[in-house]
Amino acid sequence: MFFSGVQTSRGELRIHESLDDLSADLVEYISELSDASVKERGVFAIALSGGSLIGLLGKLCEVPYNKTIDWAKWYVFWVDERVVAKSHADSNYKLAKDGLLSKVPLIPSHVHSINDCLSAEEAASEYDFGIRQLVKTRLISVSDISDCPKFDLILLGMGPDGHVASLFPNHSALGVEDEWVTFITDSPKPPPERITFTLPVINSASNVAVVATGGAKAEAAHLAIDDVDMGPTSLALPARLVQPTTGKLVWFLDNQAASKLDGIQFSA
Ligand SMILES: O=C1O[C@H](COP(=O)(O)O)[C@@H](O)[C@H](O)[C@H]1O
Repeated sequence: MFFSGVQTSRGELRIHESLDDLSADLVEYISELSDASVKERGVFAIALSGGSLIGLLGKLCEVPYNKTIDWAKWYVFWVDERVVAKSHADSNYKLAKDGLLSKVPLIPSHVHSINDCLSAEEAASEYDFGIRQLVKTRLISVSDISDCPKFDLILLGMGPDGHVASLFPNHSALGVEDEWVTFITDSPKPPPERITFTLPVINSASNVAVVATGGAKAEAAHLAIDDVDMGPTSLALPARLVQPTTGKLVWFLDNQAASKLDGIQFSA
């Protein structure tokens, strides 16, 4: 690891030399949070993103994690989903199922995927309602300062444009505060119709990890993490709006994604 546990005003930075190192650190981090949450609350409510992040979770299916993690206590949700069939190559559910969920002993009823038989609007509303029921029973905790769900861990990827979940630069979905799950029909990245957690939900989590790899994300990482004047708002860079209110934010970057961070220099 190049940089471990560096604290910044934008959270903790963990920068790795290789994807293998990053993946090893990420799965250990998830395993530790799972253990702590199961010990404290009896369950672990984790929300997954899609994209390149999922490929970095493969070690969770291997020794020791396939045996040591208390998989029966996991409750799995999606931070965002594309409005396609669950069998479609673009489905975030399919990606996670093929790469992780089908390879570990999760309880099927604990996997809360988004309904793929509904319109984007209907599916967002149904998912929002389902989460509200689980907050009532405290299977998902509740924020201390609002009525928002407090997921034990939200895992985010970040696009080269700085989008997180399906919250894209300058999109009106960034301003949604009265709903937990919203929808968009004009995603700049295909497919156009998507469902996404809103910023209040992301920022109410106990732990948020943003995972970004590759040089194409270096500028976005710089703008999201460094002390940069973004003008009157940060709506142009959704990742900068990830600011857990009381929770902990950790950035997992490889050296390429971190290559434009202020004050960090790598040898060739
Ligand atoms: O479209 C999406 O993109 C982001 C980032 O994906 P990546 O492949 O660039 O890592 C992802 O986090 C999100 O879940 C997904 O729907």
